[in-house]
Amino acid sequence: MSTEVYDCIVIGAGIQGSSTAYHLAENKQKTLLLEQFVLPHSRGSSHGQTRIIRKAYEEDFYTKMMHESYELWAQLEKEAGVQLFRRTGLLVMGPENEGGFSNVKATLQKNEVPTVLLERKEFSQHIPNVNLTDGNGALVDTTAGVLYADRSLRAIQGLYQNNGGLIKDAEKVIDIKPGDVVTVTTESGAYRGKSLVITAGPWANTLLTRAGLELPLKVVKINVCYWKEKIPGTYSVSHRFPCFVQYNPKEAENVIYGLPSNEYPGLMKVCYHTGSETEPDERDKQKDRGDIDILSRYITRCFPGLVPAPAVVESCLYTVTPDDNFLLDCHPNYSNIIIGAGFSGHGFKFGPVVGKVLCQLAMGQVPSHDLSPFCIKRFQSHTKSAL
Ligand SMILES: Cc1cc2nc3c(=O)[nH]c(=O)nc-3n(C[C@H](O)[C@H](O)[C@H](O)COP(=O)(O)OP(=O)(O)OC[C@H]3O[C@@H](n4cnc5c(N)ncnc54)[C@H](O)[C@@H]3O)c2cc1C
Ligand SMILES: O=C(O)[C@@H]1CCCCN1
Repeated sequence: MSTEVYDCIVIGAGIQGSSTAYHLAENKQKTLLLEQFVLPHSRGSSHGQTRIIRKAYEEDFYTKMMHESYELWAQLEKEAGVQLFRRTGLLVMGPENEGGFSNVKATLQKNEVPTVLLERKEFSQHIPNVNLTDGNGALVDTTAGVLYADRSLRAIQGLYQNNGGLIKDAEKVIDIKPGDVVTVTTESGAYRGKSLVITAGPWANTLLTRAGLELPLKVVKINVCYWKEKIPGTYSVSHRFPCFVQYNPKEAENVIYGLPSNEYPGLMKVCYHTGSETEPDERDKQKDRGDIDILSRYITRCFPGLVPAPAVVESCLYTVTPDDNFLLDCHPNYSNIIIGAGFSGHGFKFGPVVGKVLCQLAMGQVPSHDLSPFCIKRFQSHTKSAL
């Protein structure tokens, strides 16, 4: 084992670990970022071309965090000199006076987010080729858009390295020994750090059991479906078609969402926000396509300009908590072990701000956002701690 002691070791080079490492290096912390696979890879949650960024949330605390996240994304774009964000707006649809739609509307108004409310009679003039369901309301969060995911990850890792940060990929962590100085063992070496951040995505529990903790996290596989436009360009980013979220679709219990055709011209991404449980190392053994049936029926009814059978299906994993809120906290027994997990299929847009607060926790500082919605103890009855 090297005698070197890092200020911080970060496990997992997805968006959350890479952003945390970036903030640590910016704060002059000697940092080591360990990744089990050769980078870049497509096995976790952060790969792929695009993600939605939005302020439209049901909960106030997310909308508030997004104010800062937008600023940090803009700063990253400037520093890296590449486009990471494209503004498109986000169309939100759902039953007018209930549930998700009315909660989002209230949060946007309360937080003075620039929003356009669409009346039914003017809907098709603003959003052609979409059938608004009877009884549904519609609004547009005009701040929203698309993040270029793979490109963002590469940019953040590059900036981290430019700030003196070290990445070691193809180094799977197999053991963690807590202490004032934490020892992390990989398949090819051992490293020591004054603090440790665990941002292991779908593998969080596999690793946390090494630090005596098991959290109520469920890993699900999402079929990332792209649907062909009958007339190319109908729903394209260049025709100013927005991203969308549909609450309470008739076909399903959970949200359906989509992004305008962009990364694969002529293909629009539309996905279901629920998948079937899987082992992260056996993702493609999970072949459930129930979500695709739901999407086909929804598309037939509401997006008549798409062919209702997916042209391309990619895969991605969610790591879901019981309440769909993130876990951002210190280990209950070791204050120098920090955990960022359970991003529940909506964490990418928060990457820079999650990285900032995890960095603050690792440096023993008071985090600049209220992290009480994200604490471990809300799951006390489900949490197994062996230490
Ligand atoms: C289909 C899909 C659509 C989504 N859409 C959106 C969206 O529109 N907007 C949005 O904001 N978010 C979205 N998300 C969610 C977002 O992408 C995730 O919340 C985010 O990528 C989680 O990042 P992470 O760093 O926690 O996990 P990961 O990206 O999985 O990173 C964890 C890393 O840890 C590594 N690791 C694990 N164990 C070890 C070990 N033992 N040793 C070393 N390394 C290890 C893994 O290999 C991996 O690289 C979506 C996710 C999916 C799957
Ligand atoms: O985070 C997002 O914005 C997307 C769309 C909504 C469901 C979760 N994933």
